[in-house]
Amino acid sequence: MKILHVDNVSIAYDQNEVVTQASFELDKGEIGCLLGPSGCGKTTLLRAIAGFEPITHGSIKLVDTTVSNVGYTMPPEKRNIGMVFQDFALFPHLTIAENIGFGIRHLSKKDKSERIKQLLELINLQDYGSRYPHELSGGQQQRIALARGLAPKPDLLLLDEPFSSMDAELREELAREVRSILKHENITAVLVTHDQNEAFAMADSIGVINQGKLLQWGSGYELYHEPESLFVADFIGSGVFIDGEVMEGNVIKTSLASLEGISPPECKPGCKVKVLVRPDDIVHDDCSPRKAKIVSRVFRGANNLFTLEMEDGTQLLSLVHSHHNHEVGEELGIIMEFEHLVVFPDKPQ
Ligand SMILES: Nc1ncnc2c1ncn2[C@@H]1O[C@H](COP(=O)(O)OP(=O)(O)OP(=O)(O)O)[C@@H](O)[C@H]1O
Repeated sequence: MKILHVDNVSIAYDQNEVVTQASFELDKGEIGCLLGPSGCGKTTLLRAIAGFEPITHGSIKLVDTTVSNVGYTMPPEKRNIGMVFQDFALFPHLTIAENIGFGIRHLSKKDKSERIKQLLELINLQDYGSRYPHELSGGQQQRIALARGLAPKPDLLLLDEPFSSMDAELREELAREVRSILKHENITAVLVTHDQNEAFAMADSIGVINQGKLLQWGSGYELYHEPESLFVADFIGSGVFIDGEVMEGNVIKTSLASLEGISPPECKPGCKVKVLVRPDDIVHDDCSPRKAKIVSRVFRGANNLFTLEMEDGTQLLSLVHSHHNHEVGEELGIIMEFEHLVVFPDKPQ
């Protein structure tokens, strides 16, 4: 069952269009994410879904009701939507239990306290109901904000950069935890973030936005392995582009090798193309006759990310298990393992 339909939505501030014809849908219980660089329009789209911004094109439907179209914006309080913000926005003078119960004041005392107890257990803070927000850590406060958003059982939960004030490690841990809480409650949610690790840790589907355009909507795997544009290929994960030329028979000639793969339909033999090379396409193998010089190394715990230089000056990245302790300046044996090629025409998109 579809819960959210965002259909060709455009949004403008004073004639200045900041979101252009964005479309995506979410099923019941699906977690979607709007991911993109600062200023790309993701918060504006989230605010339009919440009902804080009117739209200038298209429509937004929540369950079976059109909540926004051109000339009509159902007010936020009429939409059954919960929100969690980056600054938590907990009420400092209310206890944790009172904060969680704020949106369900209409329930009977018994139902309300049962729901609060259930949510405190769900976020694993069962003993904190009588405390005040300032007595809790940032991560605990954010879990309370989540419980408050979930309390009225909204059709849709919107999360705007909910972990941005936390350090990277806690952010990913909390993202995983919040995902399992949302899945437990079977809540449909939209997360806004500029952090792809957070998006990968939490979302089922991710939409990459740049300059107001939703360029691609798909799973983390699809965005990483099957990017449809240079921007998405560059923005998601790391990698380099190498120059290539399309040959007959699905072959692309590059300075590294002649590679087999499908080129975009508009790229006929003779066309210049860019081929994406991910760090996991370049595999370390001491026995390989192909060598590359290590020009830099970033230690990443389980792996090292090496920047390698080939004889002709082409630079590549390679992710190598960190027990292979090679130093900058050494020659590293490599083999190329492309599962499938990602190729773009060599022209600005
Ligand atoms: N109230 C407003 N009035 C006019 N322009 C605005 C307003 N809010 C945002 N903008 C502009 O709209 C564009 C999109 O902003 P938005 O906040 O949606 O981006 P964002 O992707 O969420 O960025 P960030 O990650 O930095 O929050 C930006 O160019 C911004 O300057």
